[in-house]
Amino acid sequence: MHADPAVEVTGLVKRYGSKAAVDGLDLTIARGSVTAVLGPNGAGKTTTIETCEGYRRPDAGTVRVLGLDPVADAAALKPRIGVMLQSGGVYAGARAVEMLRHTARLYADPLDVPSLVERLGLGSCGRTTYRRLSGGQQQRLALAMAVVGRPELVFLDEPTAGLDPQARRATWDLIADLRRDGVTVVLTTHHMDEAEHLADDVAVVDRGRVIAHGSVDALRGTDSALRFDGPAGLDLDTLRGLLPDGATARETAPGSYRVDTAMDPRLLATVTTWCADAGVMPDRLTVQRRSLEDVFLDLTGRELR
Ligand SMILES: Nc1ncnc2c1ncn2[C@@H]1O[C@H](COP(=O)(O)OP(=O)(O)OP(=O)(O)O)[C@@H](O)[C@H]1O
Repeated sequence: MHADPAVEVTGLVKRYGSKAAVDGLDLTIARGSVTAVLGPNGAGKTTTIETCEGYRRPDAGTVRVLGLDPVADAAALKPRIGVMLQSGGVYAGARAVEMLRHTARLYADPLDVPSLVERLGLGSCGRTTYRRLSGGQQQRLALAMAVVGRPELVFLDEPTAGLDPQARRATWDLIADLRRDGVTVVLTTHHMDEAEHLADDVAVVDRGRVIAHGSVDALRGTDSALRFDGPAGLDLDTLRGLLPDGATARETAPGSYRVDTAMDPRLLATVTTWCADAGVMPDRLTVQRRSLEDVFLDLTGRELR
């Protein structure tokens, strides 16, 4: 494993007019890892990724990708990275597989095009022009173009947005293979399950900054969230008195309750006994380990979407 990071972003600022889309963002990504950049619409994910790709110039801060400046060293960097943009970047009149073959020829040691086409289910669109492909096919082609040159590092902006479950699964498998081959993968997503399934590390971006970064496990912690529904306005103070230090009990919406703690069978019984004493039948009671969704809610007070 390489000691130098694959990506090092320090104090990145990018403004559009008076609005800072990225506002002092710091992010270090280890080589060989899969990192999911997660955040709500407009958080600054795409702007950050496009700056790393050299498509946008920072207004302040520094960006280093494989030790290089993405703008000044673009010629040296481009052959070493793969880029999948959220939209376009492809000549609409070109035939799909021809375009992929052409891209492969630009690299010294490309992947085998027919097997990549097969894996991503693009076999049926060989002679179809890009503009006539479905949205999902265009996306899979863009993914194929990003990886065909065997890059050291790939940036994938929402690689599975709008894909059907089968294509989504094929994309996940391809990303898992890249990771196995030691490729660094940086992807943006709105899907918690995608981040939880694929990523070694998650960087949570909100309002132009990274507000949490770590392994999925570390971010989720060991607490569980116990949820139940009941009558609105229950007095939770007596319940709080029965719970261990550090536990929280909240009414998250009228009639929806949530208890966060390192849950065990005895504590579960404590909660249900408290309900019984209050004459409350808890509805839809569940106990689940905290999800990334919960982590985001706790950090920002807002739902991710
Ligand atoms: N070219 C542009 N001109 C003006 N404003 C822009 C431009 N590109 C992005 N923005 C604004 O910058 C902010 C961050 O956008 P960005 O696309 O980076 O967010 P994002 O986290 O990728 O969002 P999404 O999940 O919706 O793709 C948004 O408020 C967006 O409207």
